[in-house]
Amino acid sequence: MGREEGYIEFGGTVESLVYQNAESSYTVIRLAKADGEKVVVVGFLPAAAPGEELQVGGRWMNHPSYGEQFKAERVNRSLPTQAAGILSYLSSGIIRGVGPVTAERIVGRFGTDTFRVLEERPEELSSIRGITAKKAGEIAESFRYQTGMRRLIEWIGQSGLPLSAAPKLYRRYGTTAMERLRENPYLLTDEYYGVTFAAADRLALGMGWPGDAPERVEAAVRFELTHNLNNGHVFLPYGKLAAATEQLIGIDAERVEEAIVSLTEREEAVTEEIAGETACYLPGLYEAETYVAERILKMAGNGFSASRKTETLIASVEEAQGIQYAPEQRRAVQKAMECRVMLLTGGPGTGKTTCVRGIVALFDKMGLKTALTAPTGRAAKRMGELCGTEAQTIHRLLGTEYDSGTGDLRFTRNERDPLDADAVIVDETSMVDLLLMRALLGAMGENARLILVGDPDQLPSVGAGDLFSDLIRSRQVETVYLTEIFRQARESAIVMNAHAVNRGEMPNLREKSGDFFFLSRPEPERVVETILELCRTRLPEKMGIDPGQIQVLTPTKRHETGTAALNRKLQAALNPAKPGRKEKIFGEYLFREGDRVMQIKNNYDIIWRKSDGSGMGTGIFNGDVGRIEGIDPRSETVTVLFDDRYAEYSGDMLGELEPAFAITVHKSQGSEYRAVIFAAMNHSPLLMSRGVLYTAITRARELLILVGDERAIARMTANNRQRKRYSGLRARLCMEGPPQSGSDHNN
Ligand SMILES: Nc1ncnc2c1ncn2[C@@H]1O[C@H](COP(=O)(O)OP(=O)(O)OP(=O)(O)O)[C@@H](O)[C@H]1O
Repeated sequence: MGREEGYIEFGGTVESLVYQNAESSYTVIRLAKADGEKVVVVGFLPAAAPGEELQVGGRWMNHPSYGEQFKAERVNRSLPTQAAGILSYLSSGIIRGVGPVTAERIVGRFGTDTFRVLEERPEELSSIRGITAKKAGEIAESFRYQTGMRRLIEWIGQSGLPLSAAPKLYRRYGTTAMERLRENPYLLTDEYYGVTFAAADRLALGMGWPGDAPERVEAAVRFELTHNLNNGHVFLPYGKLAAATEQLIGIDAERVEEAIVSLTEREEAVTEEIAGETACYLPGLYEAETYVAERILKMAGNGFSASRKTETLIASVEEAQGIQYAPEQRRAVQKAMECRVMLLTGGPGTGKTTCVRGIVALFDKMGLKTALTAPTGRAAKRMGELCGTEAQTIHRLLGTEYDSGTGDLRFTRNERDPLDADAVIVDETSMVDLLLMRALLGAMGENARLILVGDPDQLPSVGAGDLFSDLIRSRQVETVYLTEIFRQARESAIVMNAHAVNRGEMPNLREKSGDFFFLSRPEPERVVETILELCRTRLPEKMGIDPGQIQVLTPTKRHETGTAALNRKLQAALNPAKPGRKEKIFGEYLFREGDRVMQIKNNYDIIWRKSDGSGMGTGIFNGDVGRIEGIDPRSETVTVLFDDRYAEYSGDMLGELEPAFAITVHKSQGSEYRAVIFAAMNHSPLLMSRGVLYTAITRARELLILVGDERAIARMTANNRQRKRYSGLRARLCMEGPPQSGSDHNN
């Protein structure tokens, strides 16, 4: 690792602990340097305690409120060697069961030999007044734990790896962590540790591991498989996986083949002929795909017979709703009574929600307990409001908890403890990925019904698979397509233009009234200028739309009209720097109080509190948008208000937040906004797709403004090509009996 400008090292003794975040181990300490100078050091220092001797390497930073602080990038830690230091270390409370009085007795008896006694001859502790044999054992155990953790951190720091990996390794492997890493440093390539493949590989090669070590090749194969989940693939064809691995670590095909074979033999990968490919899966995804296929087929083949009461029931629900169903809606409601699993699809304004309301009422009359759910918080909230009953996110419905041993997320509702629901209705199903559907089906009782509602023309889920489309295209599940656009909806140009785009026709860009506008700005600088003006003055002043209700969307992160550039400009325009408005720099972003921000990954254990003090809970999810309410420079925490929930981010968690004045269309999936402004400019062909334009348009509730180049809109409308996702679900649903070699072709 290079030692860039400003990097220095020095040593000292920990004088006191100013702050420590229990979860992330982000720590602020006061350090007494050898020359007597006292300095403030910040960094990852799990279980730091007074008396400890540190050798730190890093840089001086100037903190806006606290002045100079030393940010430690590397830390060498050693236990104190002098009796006074040992006493202050033990008195700090770091060892469970040892307070200042006991510490004094122990150090009084064993002096500089104390640590050796704690580690090697803990039974001698019981000769001290107040320490029973049992307590001596506990003290030794706690000491061993602390020492192990410290050694691990030291080793991680010396290896140039991020120190934040240490608590995670310790959580998973305890005192054996270092041993395990020495045996196989490629353990670190597990995504959980946040260590890049390249860093782990560098470490291993530096330790003398040969380039063709099976552990290395296997880790590279696993990395490629995992990495490709992020592109939505459920499996990778053998040829592609082998080629990618060969390229990643510069190794020949034979070694890669051996690695795939041994991973398969050890059941750490699954290889199977499906959808015309030799498909390589990670075991979890293989299990999910086969489970979903099996469960869905079983449900699809196990409906209920039509009842004579159906007509009367539907009529009573129509009366209660005060409408008359269109024929296809009637069919949907009827099929919901007869099928164990059903798909309900349609574009905007085709009456999906109206049907769902009817189905809920009907199930109610039939005495069925129904759970309404959606993949995002926003979608669930909207579903609940429109249906007049409680709806929750799938994650909340299934209950999440961390396995403290493995650090993995678990759902508390599963086969052993299924949901107490006779029917589950999912909205925005196009956003549900394969693993989430696996979890949901696993938590549904044998006899429960499932209704999946959505618009398959929206962009597919972020996670792996093309679940909703695969289910529809398999034709193995009863599907009701709603196509009629209702009168009220027909009055909306947003709805009509969305349907036009979906058919591959240009939206009407000439209309100068209504809820859909096009402002022609062929140059990017003018696009930006216009967007700023719309957000700052035109929409708030002329249409009474608060900037907080406007969402700027763009297909891309980069370029002049991408999220990065737009966010900087929108921040300066809508939430400029002001005395008293605190700021914090993190990576490439400057966060400021009042900023609109988005959570960019699922965080299941971040704690939130209701703003009215009525309760608390955990979990802020990918795509949730909030506002920075406070920045505390002392603790380096940032408080964000998400709707009515406050969540606090410690310094190291800020990587989970991004500015959100402007967001990509992909990130906007499942959300709706009062007003949407879409920057329509030419970008890379992958982003210029009909799905992106269609999704952007359908995010707007009252007002949509396209700002940009008409040619870009034409290009997007015409481009119906979708990126292929490797998934075997459709093939599995279509075949009978166990998979056979080359049995089916997807697409
Ligand atoms: N059978 C019906 N008769 C009259 N109006 C209807 C009927 N069904 C739906 N509508 C009306 O059509 C409009 C669109 O319906 P709804 O909100 O159910 O559609 P949707 O498919 O859920 O739309 P979106 O996806 O845009 O939310 C609503 O104003 C609704 O009241």
